[in-house]
Amino acid sequence: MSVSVIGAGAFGTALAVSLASKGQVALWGRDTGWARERENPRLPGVRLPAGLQVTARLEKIDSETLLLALPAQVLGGFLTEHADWLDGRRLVNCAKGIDLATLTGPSALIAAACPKATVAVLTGPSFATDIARGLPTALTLACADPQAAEALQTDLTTASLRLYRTTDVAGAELGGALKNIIAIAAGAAIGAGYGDSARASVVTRGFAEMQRLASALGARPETLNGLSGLGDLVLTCTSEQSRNFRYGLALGAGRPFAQGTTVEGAATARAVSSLARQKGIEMPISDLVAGLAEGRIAMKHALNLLLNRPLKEE
Ligand SMILES: NC(=O)C1=CN([C@@H]2O[C@H](COP(=O)(O)OP(=O)(O)OC[C@H]3O[C@@H](n4cnc5c(N)ncnc54)[C@H](O)[C@@H]3O)[C@@H](O)[C@H]2O)C=CC1
Ligand SMILES: O=C(CO)COP(=O)(O)O
Repeated sequence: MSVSVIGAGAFGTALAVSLASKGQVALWGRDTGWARERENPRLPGVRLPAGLQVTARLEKIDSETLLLALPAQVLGGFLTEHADWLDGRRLVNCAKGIDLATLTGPSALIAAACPKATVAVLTGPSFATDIARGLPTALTLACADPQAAEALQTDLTTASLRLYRTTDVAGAELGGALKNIIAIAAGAAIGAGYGDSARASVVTRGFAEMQRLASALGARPETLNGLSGLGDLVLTCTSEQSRNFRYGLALGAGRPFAQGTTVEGAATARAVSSLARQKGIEMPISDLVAGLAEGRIAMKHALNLLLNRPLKEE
């Protein structure tokens, strides 16, 4: 098998289902008891195709290309444990977040742990269920090495999954990580009953924050305007399929939210708040989301914190 997927959550499983339309694919997960039923409970209603083998044994996987589809905050631990086994391969990060422990993105974590690996990023607007059902989806494949980018683009494109490529790894990865924070804020605005106009302001000013931080971290501006930035921001701030948006809805409405759900934007907001302070960049929406997620700020004070800031040029 030339491609395998590491991480059998909703996204890893969906990518494996899509790739299995082109050939044999292995999917590694730490809990794979569900695979006997050929259906992942995180992707209800999606039958696993025959060409997809699920395994809990990493040593059974020998692919040159691995898609790493683990949540951003657990990736560091996984890399530490398995760096020797991973190193030297083509490693494609599929997580959307910033590591709280190091304040770096997943691709930098991978490069540090696996210096001989070719590191890439697969990101963009895509709900796992849409990909698994074969609905048309466009993503960004980023790799600093243009030849490797082209090879991965070809290998990972399927009949319903169209990949665009870029060499701007930082830009592509930051777009996917930062939009989750803004999706929480957009959800909170709707959950609190502030209305669609307020949401549009949050999305637009949130996009300005994303661009400010991404530029300071070396991203190209045009990358943020593409699928991995604006594209994913639009999707995640407008759909209740998004867990980040739903978490924001619950925060805004003062409702509890299901424990154990992967909500990357909460930890990423905390990481971004620290990063922005280090860089001297204003990121009021991200700071607010960090405060809400940590319980430092109550929702009833959130609006005043944004509206009472000094007036400024757009
Ligand atoms: N679900 C979606 O629609 C999309 C998800 N993503 C990204 O993919 C990443 C993964 O998200 P999902 O698959 O949706 O999450 P998920 O919550 O469905 O699955 C997470 C998986 O990680 C596994 N896991 C947790 N800790 C682990 C550890 N220490 N070692 C090994 N495995 C561990 C869990 O067993 C579970 O299978 C996130 O960064 C997310 O932003 C990206 C695009 C779409
Ligand atoms: O990244 C995603 C869509 O592109 C999935 O969003 P959530 O993690 O908010 O569900």
